[in-house]
Parts: sequence; structure tokens; C-alpha cells
Amino acid sequence: MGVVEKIKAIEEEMARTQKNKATEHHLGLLKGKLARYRQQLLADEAGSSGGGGTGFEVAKSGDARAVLIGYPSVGKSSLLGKITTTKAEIAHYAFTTLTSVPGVLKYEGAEIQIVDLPGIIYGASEGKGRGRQVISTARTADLIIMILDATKSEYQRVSLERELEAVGIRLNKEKPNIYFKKKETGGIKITFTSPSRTNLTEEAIKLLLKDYKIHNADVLVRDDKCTIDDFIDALNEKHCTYTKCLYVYNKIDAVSLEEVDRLAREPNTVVMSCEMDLGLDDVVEEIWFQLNLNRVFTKKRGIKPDFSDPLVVRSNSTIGDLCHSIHREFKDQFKYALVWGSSAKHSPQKCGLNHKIDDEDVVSLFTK
Ligand SMILES: Nc1nc2c(ncn2[C@@H]2O[C@H](COP(=O)(O)OP(=O)(O)OP(=O)(O)O)[C@@H](O)[C@H]2O)c(=O)[nH]1
Repeated sequence: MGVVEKIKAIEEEMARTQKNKATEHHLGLLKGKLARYRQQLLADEAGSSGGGGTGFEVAKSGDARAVLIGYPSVGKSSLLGKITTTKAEIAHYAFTTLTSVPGVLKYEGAEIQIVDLPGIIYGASEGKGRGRQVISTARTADLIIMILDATKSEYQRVSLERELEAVGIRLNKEKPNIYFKKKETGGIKITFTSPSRTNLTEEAIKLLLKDYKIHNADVLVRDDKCTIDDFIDALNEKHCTYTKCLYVYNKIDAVSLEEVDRLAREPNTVVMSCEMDLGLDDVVEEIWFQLNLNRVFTKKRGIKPDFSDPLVVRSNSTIGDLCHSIHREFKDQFKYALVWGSSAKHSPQKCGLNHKIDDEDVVSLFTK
């Protein structure tokens, strides 16, 4: 039996199995197997992806990367055309976006690369199409922007979420607080810091480890809300990516006000109409907010800071990260920094490489 058939068989068995206390462990085991086969499928595809079709690789550029995901004709190209500097070609029929069209969104002095992923993400988890490259690009994203058609059913969202979930992309979810380490000897050691409030039991963990042929490992469950699914993710840590997702409903000009209101109230959601130029500013603002970037203004001695050209770094960055973003070897020459702004205890504060910077700080860097 091929991997695709094995996946199908497990999915069918899962659908047949009633969900209750007695079947919990069995279902957990099936989920664990499913995760393993799906990985295998994606790995196999990696080996056979050469030749034929349109290439799909986009060099990462700018301060952050967001990817657009959505069914054909939902308005991805229209949005790119409106908010980025690279105009995407819009054809009025389905499946026009065959290769990716990266655009650059300039906002608050930052450059955000926005990549339109080809529609072939559908069915990727079952090995269909050139999904693997699309998925690996989605994995590199700092933000996934899911474009949805407000006139269509919720199915589009559910099916895309399911597809991403199946390839190990977790949306708006924290990495499970589970420590897992394979060992050479010593058997299986499982510890819960507090009694689990879910289906994740010692027995379930043991069953899964046995199925993965892991006989020596340390497991520490640090959160009483962790589920079997979380443990499977911890087991397959290298294949799981935790990414923020912004849901954007387009074509609100074509639905009722009540419907617009309902959609706009959903979490992590914005609504827009590309055609009527409605809500585009909100979309951009929300992208900026979700990316959570910090702008740092540099200042030379005796001169006012240049507020027009910030350095853009991720939140929680340090002076060291800032140096790294300027040049890989800049840290070696670094002596100290003077920092003005909300991260400084007094203005200016003399800081080292480990000092955490805030948005809109002003920094002077001094070299040896
Ligand atoms: N009513 C309405 N139609 C829109 C809106 N935005 C885009 N459209 C229409 O939807 C169709 C598809 O738009 P595109 O921007 O090409 O969609 P896409 O998602 O890039 O499509 P693919 O390239 O096929 O993936 C076009 O006919 C647009 O005119 C909108 O806000 N309201």
C-alpha cells in the first residue's frame, strides 16, 4: 500500500470511529500515524519535485514576509495590486495565479514582502500538485493572510485551515508547552507538572511513543491543557510551524450589512472590498499590527535622528539583533549603545548587546 492509500485508510477509520472515552487512545494513535505518513508523503514529494511545471521559489526580502492564501478568484491579485508596489496582472478567470507574484508593502518605513501563493495548496497534504514548494514557502512566512470571498460559504475557510493543519502549519496557536527529548538509554520517563485536564494521559503517551518506535525518552508536560494532538505535534516538532493568520473577507460590497457586521466580529478578521476601495487601510494596519515589528531610529553623534528611515526588527529584539540586521559582523566591532525611548531607564541609557529595544527607540551605536 502506498503512503497516499495508507493516509486514506487511516482517515476513513478515524471517520468511522466514534469519539468517546473508550476510543480516545485508539484515535490518538491513528492521529499519530497520520502525522507520520503525511510527513513521509511531503518528504517523498521533495525528492521527486524536479522537472515540469512552473517553478516556485521566491527569495525572501524586506523586513518581514506575509503570504496570501485563498481559493481562485477571491481577489488576491486585486489586493496585491492595491497595497503593494508590484502590480500583479489580473485576468478575469480562475487559476490565473500560476506562479507567485511577490509585491512589497511599504508601511511605517518598513518593507513587507507579500507573496501570492499559487492556488495549488489544495490537496497538497494528499500529495497532489506542486504543493510541497508552496507549503515550504508558507512555512517561511511571518504571517499568513487568508483571503476569503464574503459571498461564498464558510467551507472555503474550513477547507484551507484543514489543508494547512494537515501539513503541520498551526494557525494562531502557541507551541505546546511540552518538553520532549529522545535518549539512548533509560527507558521512558513521563512527568506532568500538574494533573492533565484533557485526554493526554501517561498511557496515551506511551502508546504513541511505542508506535513511533521510541523506547527511551524524557517527556515533561508543563501545561494541564495540553491534548494528545499537542503531544503529537511535540513528537513531530520539526514538521510543525506556528504562524499567525489574518482572515480577510473580500467582496463585502456584494453581501448584506448584517453579514459584513457578523464577519467583521470574528477573531483575527478584517473585511474589505478591493473593487470599492473599502477597508484596505484596515487590512494594511492589521497586517502591520500582526507582524509586531519594531522601528528603531539611528542617530549619529551631534545630529538629530533620521526619522524617515528606520531600521525594522522583530519585537523583543535586542541591540545585538539590531547590529546583526545592519551587518553580520557588526557585533564584533560593537562597543556600546546609547538608547533613548521607552526601553531606556533614563535618556540616554548606555546599553550592551543584550538590551531589549522597544518600538520607536532612538539608538546610537558606538564601535571599538
Ligand atoms: N464584487 C467584487 N468583486 C471583486 C472584488 N475584488 C475582486 N473582485 C473580482 O473577483 C475576480 C477575481 O479577482 P482576482 O484579484 O483576480 O482574484 P485572485 O484571487 O487573484 O484570483 P486567481 O488569480 O485566480 O487566484 C475579478 O473578476 C475581480 O473583479 C470586490 O471587492 N468585490
